Amino acid sequence: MLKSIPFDQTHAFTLLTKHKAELAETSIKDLFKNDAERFNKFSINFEDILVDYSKNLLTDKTKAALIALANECELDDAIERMFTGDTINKTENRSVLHVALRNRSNSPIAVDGKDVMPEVNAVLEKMKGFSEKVISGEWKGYSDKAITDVVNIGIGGSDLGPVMVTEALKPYKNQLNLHFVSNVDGTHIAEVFKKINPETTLFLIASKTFTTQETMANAHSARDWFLANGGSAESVAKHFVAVSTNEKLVTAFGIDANNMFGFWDWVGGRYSLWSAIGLSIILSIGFDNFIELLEGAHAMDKHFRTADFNENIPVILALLGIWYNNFYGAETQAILPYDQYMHRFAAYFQQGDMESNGKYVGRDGKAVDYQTGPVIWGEPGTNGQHAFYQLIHQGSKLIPADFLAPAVSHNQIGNHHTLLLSNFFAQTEALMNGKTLEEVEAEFVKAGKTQAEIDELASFKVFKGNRPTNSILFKQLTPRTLGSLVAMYEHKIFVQGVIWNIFSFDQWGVELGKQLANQILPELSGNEDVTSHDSSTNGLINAYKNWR
Ligand SMILES: O=P(O)(O)OC[C@H]1O[C@@](O)(CO)[C@@H](O)[C@@H]1O
Repeated sequence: MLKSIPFDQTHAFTLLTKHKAELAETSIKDLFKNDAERFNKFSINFEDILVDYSKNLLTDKTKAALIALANECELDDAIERMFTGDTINKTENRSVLHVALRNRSNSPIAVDGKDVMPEVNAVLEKMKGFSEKVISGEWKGYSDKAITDVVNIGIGGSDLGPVMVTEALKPYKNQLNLHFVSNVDGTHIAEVFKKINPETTLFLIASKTFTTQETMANAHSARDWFLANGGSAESVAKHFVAVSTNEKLVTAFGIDANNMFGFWDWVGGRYSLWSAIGLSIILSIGFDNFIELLEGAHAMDKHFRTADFNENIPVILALLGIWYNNFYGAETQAILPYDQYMHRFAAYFQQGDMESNGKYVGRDGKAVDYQTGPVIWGEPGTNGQHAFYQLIHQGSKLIPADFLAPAVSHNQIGNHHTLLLSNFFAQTEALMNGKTLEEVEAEFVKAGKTQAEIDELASFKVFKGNRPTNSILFKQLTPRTLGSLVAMYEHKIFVQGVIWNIFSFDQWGVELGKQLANQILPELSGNEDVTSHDSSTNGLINAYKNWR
């Protein structure tokens, strides 16, 4: 039975609470002053990735107590249960096996006593054959022309992963133009229609359930557009394929089962980019690069499953997140990639993290009385520096932040990359060291300012510092490195869910809004006033009906 001790009643929690008080008068800056080996002690090398967690409010004692917390929550047992196909997604009675999708060792992984690897490999082979035909031009549209544009229609995990990866790996893309439609707002698909030719366009309808309102609305509109612009019912098979677990609804939509790429209930939507949901990724960067992505994730899986917690990257990142979230009151976590290709990386983990751990009910079915999942946010550097770094540096909130950067850019233009990296290195140093009043005053004096000016302005230019960050430096953003980075965060999320004693792999919280939307939808037709809701909802609906 999975551990269900509320984590704030563990012995380690008590230790950490006491230890935080001991640390109150210590700054990160002091910790560096007192230990010349701090960087080496609190950083981990993994292949071409360096994870430096030394700029944290952390001592050996903190780390030991955090690891003790993980052990008291039986993390090792939980990890093994995931990797061996236990139904850890209890409320949906499912295994959680995105690790099987990238299990490049091909060692057996059983669900209900059956090794899933043959099916996983069969889908990979099917995607390989299909993608090679499309990319080579062998696959023809109804007017016997090669495909030039691919439109992925999906939302949430059926969109965010493909978007993030195809953007991050743009240097590896081929000649195909990729488009992503997710929002039910007609604008989203209308703007894509303006760019594509029905003769040479392939639509991927990506939906685990094949019931999601937005995706089905967009899929039907795409088919209507196709039929209204030269396509025929007979040629739908040449221009529409499906990625789903639901063959019955796929064929009911009119897509040939041979043109369906399947996956399984033990693949969570927000963990599905490694599955057939990654077909748009394969069409964009080719099958071999997709395999490299899987290989990178698999390497991180092996690290996560076998490395001692003291040197285990996802475990360390997870525990640091808990340290700030539950002991320092930090409510958010910033992900700040200093790489423009990673501009959708934080957005991807908004679903990955917040849909996994944004829960207040524990595994025992009772509300927990501590903080769980953080708000995830972030933008690429250096843009964030001109948008929200004021708050990170001088705001009243603690913002734990992960800074990521490649040592080598795919685009060697002038000195841009050294400019970028100078900012990457400077920001974490500035957040840690800050700037004291004495330092500010010295600058004022050097600039010839009067004492009156110093008295008036100096305090506004003080930086308290002592703001924690992780720095994740990697050699270059390759498919393998990206795979490892994504898996690293997936496992961080898993570890935090175990310690918070919540179920990280269902998403009941997305249902109520959908339910009410379906109730309101019929009320939006006709002109009569709506009175069935509260005065605000009635007022808004009636104003809409009056204006439209
Ligand atoms: O892939 P599908 O079944 O269309 O679901 C899309 C998304 O909708 C959800 O909000 C669940 O309803 C996400 O968990 C999921 O990734």
